[in-house]
Amino acid sequence: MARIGVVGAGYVGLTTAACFARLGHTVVCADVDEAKVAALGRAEVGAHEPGLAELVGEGLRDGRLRFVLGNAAALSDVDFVFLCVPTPTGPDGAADLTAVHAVLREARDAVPPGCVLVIKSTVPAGTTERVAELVGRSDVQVVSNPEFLREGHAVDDFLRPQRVVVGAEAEEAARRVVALYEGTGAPALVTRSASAELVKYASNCFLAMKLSYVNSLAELCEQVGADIADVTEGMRLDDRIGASFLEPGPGWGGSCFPKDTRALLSTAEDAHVDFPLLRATIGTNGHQAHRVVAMVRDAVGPLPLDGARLGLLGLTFKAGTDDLRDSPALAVAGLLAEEGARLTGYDPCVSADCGPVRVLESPEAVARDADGLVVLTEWPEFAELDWPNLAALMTAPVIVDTRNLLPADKVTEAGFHLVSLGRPA
Ligand SMILES: NC(=O)c1ccc[n+]([C@@H]2O[C@H](COP(=O)([O-])OP(=O)(O)OC[C@H]3O[C@@H](n4cnc5c(N)ncnc54)[C@H](O)[C@@H]3O)[C@@H](O)[C@H]2O)c1
Ligand SMILES: O=c1ccn([C@@H]2O[C@H](COP(=O)(O)OP(=O)(O)O[C@H]3O[C@H](CO)[C@@H](O)[C@H](O)[C@H]3O)[C@@H](O)[C@H]2O)c(=O)[nH]1
Repeated sequence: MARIGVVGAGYVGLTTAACFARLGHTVVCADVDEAKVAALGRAEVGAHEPGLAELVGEGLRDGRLRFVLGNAAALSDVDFVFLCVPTPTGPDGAADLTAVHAVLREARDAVPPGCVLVIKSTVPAGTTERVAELVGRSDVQVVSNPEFLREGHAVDDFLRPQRVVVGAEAEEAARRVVALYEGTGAPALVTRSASAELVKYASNCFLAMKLSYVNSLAELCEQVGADIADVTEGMRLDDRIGASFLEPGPGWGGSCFPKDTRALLSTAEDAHVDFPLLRATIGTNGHQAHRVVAMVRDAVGPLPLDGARLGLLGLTFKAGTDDLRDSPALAVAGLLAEEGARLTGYDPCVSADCGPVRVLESPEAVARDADGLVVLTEWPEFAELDWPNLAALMTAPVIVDTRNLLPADKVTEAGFHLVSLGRPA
């Protein structure tokens, strides 16, 4: 079993640390956020991730996992260091590698001979090879090992991944990293580091492209009398297309797709490769929030949006997470507020007000005296609401379902005017 340092205790770093401890390794997880490190030492996990708090508690009790403030302890007396720090969008759209570079500068003088530095943060093709030169130690290898976990499924995705991808110029170092995942049973792919880095962007951008395609199809369905649910069901039956990532919505969001699509486009531009498909993928997504606002405007009309009281159901970027980063729900809220709408919202994982949205404690509180409701996140509980009761609380029972989640028959029976995406009027 190996000694592993993990730098960054966010969604990826904390999952990596807790899961490697579960797989039997000894892990030191470092972060610069003092409050976070203190809470993790008490097994208090801020993020809403099924199973993660339990694994952290187990690792702490067994002595295989500890949390430290500052990176020094994660960089000494370890065989591997996993870099799991943020790579946000920089001012020009490219990934901002400031945190990665900062950790590598610390690591350069601190890690023991034979240590493997593993870049798990999402970084542009070519980064690993370039930073290996920056580290400049012949006794230390730098390897790319992108992470594919989904928020809300982080533990499961880490312990049972569909693939482990490791990219390195030195194959022996790559094989050592692959061996760390032995307990997962996942197939491993070893490539050059630039290829591994690109697998990550290629996968996220492909999924985003699929979603933009479906969102445009939904818009087309509304114009030609087709139903997007039937169209995607027909598509799903074709193995070559695949069954997932075909649900239309208010646009794709979260901490990864928006920044990774922009970063890949920036990489392509730097490499003088025209990538119109990716530009269109991003552009189509930018259009979705405006499209939702137009649907809301039509649904509540003749009442103007200026002054309308609207209740938003769902604020996170998808169900199953408390993450609000780049949430399409908040993009829609921002545009509605610009038009003068007064917004309340309910989300099972959000309790603090978000920008223009006053967050209330229940769907009923949001429906009370509302001129319309908008479903923005596909929390399953929204499909089970007491529709007659909600209708009675509102000034007019109008609902726009941007996730096509609601049982149309029950909702309309309760007297609602229901508008869904991609459904004939
Ligand atoms: N969130 C996901 O679902 C996901 C999935 C796959 C890959 N990724 C990639 O993984 C990376 C991390 O993403 P995340 O969502 O876990 O980020 P996050 O914001 O949840 O966590 C990052 C953590 O790193 C810490 N940190 C920042 N600078 C540091 C430094 N210099 N030293 C030590 N700690 C530092 C922060 O305090 C924070 O706790 C990104 O490149 C992201 O694209 C994320
Ligand atoms: O049929 C679908 C599926 C997803 N979405 C939306 O697409 C976005 C992204 O969803 P998802 O991929 O589940 O979220 P993430 O947790 O951000 O995971 C993605 O981004 C991670 C960070 O890079 C990767 O590791 C994962 O493999 C990749 O799925 C969200 O806004 C979803 O609501 C839809 O609108 N319709």
